[in-house]
Amino acid sequence: MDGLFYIVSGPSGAGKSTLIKSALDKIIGFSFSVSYTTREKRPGEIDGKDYFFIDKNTFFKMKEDGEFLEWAEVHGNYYATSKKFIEEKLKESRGLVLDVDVQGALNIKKIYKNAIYIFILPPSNEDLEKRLRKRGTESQDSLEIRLKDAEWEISHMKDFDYVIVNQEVEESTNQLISVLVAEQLKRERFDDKTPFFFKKQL
Ligand SMILES: Nc1nc2c(ncn2[C@@H]2O[C@H](COP(=O)(O)OP(=O)(O)O)[C@@H](O)[C@H]2O)c(=O)[nH]1
Ligand SMILES: Nc1ncnc2c1ncn2[C@@H]1O[C@H](COP(=O)(O)OP(=O)(O)O)[C@@H](O)[C@H]1O
Repeated sequence: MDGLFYIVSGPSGAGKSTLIKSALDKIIGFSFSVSYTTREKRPGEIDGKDYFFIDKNTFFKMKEDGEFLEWAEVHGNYYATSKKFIEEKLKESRGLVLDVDVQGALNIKKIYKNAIYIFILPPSNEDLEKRLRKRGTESQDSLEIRLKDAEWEISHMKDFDYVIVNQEVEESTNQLISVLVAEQLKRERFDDKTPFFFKKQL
């Protein structure tokens, strides 16, 4: 049986990468879906682990060749999810977690109706701005684009199955783990792994 597909979305700076990394470090059997992007690599990021960093020509060639499940221009850079990567990973893991912008999540929802959609919400606009500034990865322009995009993104929170308000990293990580694991248990309750006596009672 293929693994479950979890789509984690929300505004830039809400804490998606932080919470996904921290949750996946603590549980086994889940993998991270590595996207393709044309944006510059940030210090500390690893090609093939955080993203596959490619140039625009390669991106558009792959797009023309139909290699992407979805793609989007987000805050001025291009991002895409590879069909092949997703299909292979879903076969080999219990769960695959994708970090995607809100338009991407809504597009994926049209295709993967059984995926689990999780929205990461910052506690307030002020916190969002503070976190983006503190991360120190954005110019003033790119920070303003992200804050402006956040309004539209938050207006789509209702389209998600779960909303995690990222007040405090440890608590939000635990909430994310709870969602990942609870959905897994729900899915696996009639699996061959379920002990026989238990299945009989059900
Ligand atoms: N549509 C789409 N968005 C993606 C994909 N991968 C990452 N993103 C989103 O692109 C946005 C920008 O990501 P990033 O450059 O890492 O910047 P950050 O959001 O400021 O950390 C985020 O909202 C990501 O969720 C993808 O494969 N497809
Ligand atoms: N709960 C939190 N409290 C304070 N800072 C946070 C919290 N979660 C994340 N951060 C910080 O906010 C910044 C944005 O988080 P990040 O995970 O990069 O967001 P996203 O992936 O959604 O763009 C990072 O510098 C991160 O360390």
